[in-house]
Amino acid sequence: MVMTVSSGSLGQVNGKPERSITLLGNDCLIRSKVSLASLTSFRVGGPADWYTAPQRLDQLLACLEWANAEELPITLLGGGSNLLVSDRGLRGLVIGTRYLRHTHFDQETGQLTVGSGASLPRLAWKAARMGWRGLEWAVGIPGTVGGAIVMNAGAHISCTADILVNTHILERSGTLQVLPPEKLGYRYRTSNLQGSDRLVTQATFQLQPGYDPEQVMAETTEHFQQRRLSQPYHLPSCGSVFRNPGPHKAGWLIEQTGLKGYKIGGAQVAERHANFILNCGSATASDIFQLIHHVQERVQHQWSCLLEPEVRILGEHDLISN
Ligand SMILES: Cc1cc2nc3c(=O)[nH]c(=O)nc-3n(C[C@H](O)[C@H](O)[C@H](O)COP(=O)(O)OP(=O)(O)OC[C@H]3O[C@@H](n4cnc5c(N)ncnc54)[C@H](O)[C@@H]3O)c2cc1C
Ligand SMILES: NC(=O)C1=CN([C@@H]2O[C@H](COP(=O)(O)OP(=O)(O)OC[C@H]3O[C@@H](n4cnc5c(N)ncnc54)[C@H](OP(=O)(O)O)[C@@H]3O)[C@@H](O)[C@H]2O)C=CC1
Ligand SMILES: C=C(O[C@H]1[C@H](O)[C@@H](CO)O[C@H](OP(=O)(O)OP(=O)(O)OC[C@H]2O[C@@H](n3ccc(=O)[nH]c3=O)[C@H](O)[C@@H]2O)[C@@H]1NC(C)=O)C(=O)O
Repeated sequence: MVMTVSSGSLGQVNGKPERSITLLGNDCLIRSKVSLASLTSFRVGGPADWYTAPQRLDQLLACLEWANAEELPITLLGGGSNLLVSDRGLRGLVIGTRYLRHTHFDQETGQLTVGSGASLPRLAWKAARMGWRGLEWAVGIPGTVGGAIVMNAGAHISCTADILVNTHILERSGTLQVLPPEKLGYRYRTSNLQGSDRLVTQATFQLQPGYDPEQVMAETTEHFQQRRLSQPYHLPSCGSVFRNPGPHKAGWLIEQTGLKGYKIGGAQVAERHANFILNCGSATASDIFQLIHHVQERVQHQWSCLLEPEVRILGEHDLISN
């Protein structure tokens, strides 16, 4: 049984008092009305009713127990680099996983074991500097290891599932399971963890140590430079908005539909890459949501092809008809 204390008002958000709860014995702070815009790469979205970012497993378990006792829905947030959060925010408890960090490179086995909050691009650079192969493709993919496992993040014909040995999954009930990739329903940019309450706490990857660090750094840097040339990194985005449908690429279809540069409010289809939507500074989540639908409609009309969003769309969004 977790004991809770309310520490009272922390200030005002949208005219409503912000509150915090500390789970005694675990030193875990749960805050109310926390803005999610600064926690996502699109830089849009309203507040979470409740937000916490535990650093340890016992704190995580205590948060889950609290959410269960309060019968709250939970949302899992890694680096927030593939999320479109509603302007109205999210109900229930948002659990940020980015402080669940630990890293161990095992020289004997070539295995890398990391907490789910570790930064994927940071690990990729570190592995390259050590002369370990296996993560050269992951530079330039923002976000955490947990997000990459759920999304099956990838680039340059490699993906997370290719190197995953196993992952630790925590159920809402508190049950912890160690699962191999075969149990995660991996396909192109998806897994059966998407949209579930199952939380990735840790992962082990198989890499190949013992290569010339200069060589691995050179290949890693080349991947990074290629991305910088073809993708816009200068403004907030979520990376590719749509999965590639095949046989055509989403970016090609959107460009051929004449939508490059098309704008709704502060959201714009990028000139450099048509499968990126940019927040030009003043976009709301609603602007981005309307633009996603506009692109889908126009591409469907011209090519009879429904583009499926890769970005995870969270919370309530209304379609404004024009
Ligand atoms: C500039 C840019 C470039 C990008 N390039 C690429 C690319 O080349 N290839 C690519 O695949 N993606 C790319 N992306 C998208 C994004 O970086 C990846 O999908 C990334 O792996 C998401 O990780 P995250 O930690 O930010 O996850 P989030 O966006 O926080 O979450 C994504 C999903 O995972 C869930 N989740 C997150 N952490 C956990 C956890 N610990 N346990 C359970 N569920 C969890 C969330 O609930 C959500 O459903 C790009 C994004 C940007 C902004
Ligand atoms: N447009 C958008 O919406 C967003 C774009 N991005 C972009 O996505 C990419 C990933 O972002 P982020 O997650 O911040 O990670 P970064 O790739 O920017 O950096 C992560 C860490 O990797 C190490 N590193 C980076 N470059 C090198 C290098 N050339 N040589 C050696 N080590 C290096 C550094 O670690 P250390 O400090 O330990 O040396 C760095 O702190 C970046 O290009 C970023 O600009 C990120 C978020 C949002
Ligand atoms: C950025 C992401 O992943 C990226 C990943 O970084 C890169 C590099 O490996 O390959 C995928 O992009 P992509 O398929 O658009 O790759 P690109 O090489 O940029 O483009 C593919 C083709 O589309 C054409 N293209 C692209 C953009 C554009 O505006 N117009 C256009 O015609 C290109 O000329 C090329 O012939 C991933 N996207 C998807 C949806 O699979 C992400 O998932 O968020």
